[in-house]
Amino acid sequence: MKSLINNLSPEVIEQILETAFSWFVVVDKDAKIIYINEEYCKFLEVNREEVIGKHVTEVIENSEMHLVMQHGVAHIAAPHYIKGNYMLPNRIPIYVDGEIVGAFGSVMFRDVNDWKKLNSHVQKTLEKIERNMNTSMNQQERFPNLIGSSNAIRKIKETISIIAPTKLPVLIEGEIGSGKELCARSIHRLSDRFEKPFVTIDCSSIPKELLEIELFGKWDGNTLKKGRVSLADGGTIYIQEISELPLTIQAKLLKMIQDGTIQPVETDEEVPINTRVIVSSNSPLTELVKTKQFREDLFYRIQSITLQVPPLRERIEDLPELIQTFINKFCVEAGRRNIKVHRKVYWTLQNYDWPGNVRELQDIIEAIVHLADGDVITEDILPFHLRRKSSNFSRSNGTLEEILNHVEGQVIKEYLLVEKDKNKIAQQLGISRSTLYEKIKKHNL
Ligand SMILES: Nc1ncnc2c1ncn2[C@@H]1O[C@H](COP(=O)(O)OP(=O)(O)OP(=O)(O)O)[C@@H](O)[C@H]1O
Repeated sequence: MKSLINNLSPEVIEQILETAFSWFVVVDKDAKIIYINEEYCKFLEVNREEVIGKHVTEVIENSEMHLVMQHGVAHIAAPHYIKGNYMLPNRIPIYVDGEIVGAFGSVMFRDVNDWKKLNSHVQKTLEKIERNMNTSMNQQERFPNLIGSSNAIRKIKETISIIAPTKLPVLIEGEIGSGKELCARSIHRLSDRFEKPFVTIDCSSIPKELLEIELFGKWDGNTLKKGRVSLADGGTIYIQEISELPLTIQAKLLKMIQDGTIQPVETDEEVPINTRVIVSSNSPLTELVKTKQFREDLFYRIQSITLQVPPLRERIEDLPELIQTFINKFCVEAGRRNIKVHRKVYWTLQNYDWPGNVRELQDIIEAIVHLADGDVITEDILPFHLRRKSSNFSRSNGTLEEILNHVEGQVIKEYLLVEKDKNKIAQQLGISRSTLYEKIKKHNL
């Protein structure tokens, strides 16, 4: 077979030898230098023409190239003390027809700092890989702040784990206080951008005429006043209430996502940017697209990954875990002993419809942790509107049998929320375990 080296012209070969390794030297069978690259000569402070033909040990302090040929054994990453420092060369014997005809040496790490840099780079890369790929990490470890084990929250956590390492834009929809920002922060934390800034902007709280400058910056005389997108360069920008973004600015955002450039106000110059975009909306964007209040092209660009964060009332099974987490947190903050929650309080909280979602729950728990004077939180310290709303078990219409059936389902559901042990529940309700199972099945619980 024709040797592949014939595919390379002498110019190409020379360029490779000059640049492929940091430093490079070739010796013949007598350990005389036949090739050395310019960079190596610069380090050695020698003239290339003058060293060709010299014994390698005369030119390179502490060189062991001649030993490689004597023993026919390669030296891989063997520390070499030279000019007051350690470099890390490879020395490889060259065989032709089974005979050693010379050797070449290449230096990948020129001094200890080079190794250290690479070492810390390798460590960081490994950390990142572990962060993103470590499947042994369970959901609780990956999402220490995003509480909930309902199917909906599990699915969201799964999706976040998959999409976090990408640069794809993400749309997060959900009611106020449902946890959209928390999801956005989790995406950032689990991405390889985690060490870079996570910057937020709430389009509903900034006057429309200032939004463009806030987002993309502005040339002011000779200086560029950076916008939040630039402050998040390398990281993530979280744009809340995207529906409030005027159509003209939506066009600029689309350009940024598509082309990776932004155009600050008062200039035609386009600035490259590497910021991941996550947007949120409290109401479905599809409706706004239909009424032309939201650009269709931007919508299609951001909706390919959409996280739907369900309202708390639709994942009420997460309530006990959330309540316990908030109680622990606020008891620590208030410097008081952990307190328990009376069963009736659970019932009341479970029957409330939570228009303010997890934020409302969190605020209520914070208040009651401060208000409770005993070791148990009882119903009387709950806000009045909550007690009133939740006290209505019955339906306004239906037969007595239907109403009783409904109440039966509610009662069992509430017991199941706070007690895992079915024997205990059956005991407390004064029914057999099998009857309890029948009723659980009947009410689809
Ligand atoms: N699943 C959750 N686990 C723990 N805390 C949560 C959860 N969801 C929301 N919270 C807490 O509730 C509060 C509101 O959450 P967040 O700001 O993420 O909601 P949001 O949907 O972005 O709200 P808004 O639409 O009002 O901006 C925060 O303090 C957050 O920490």
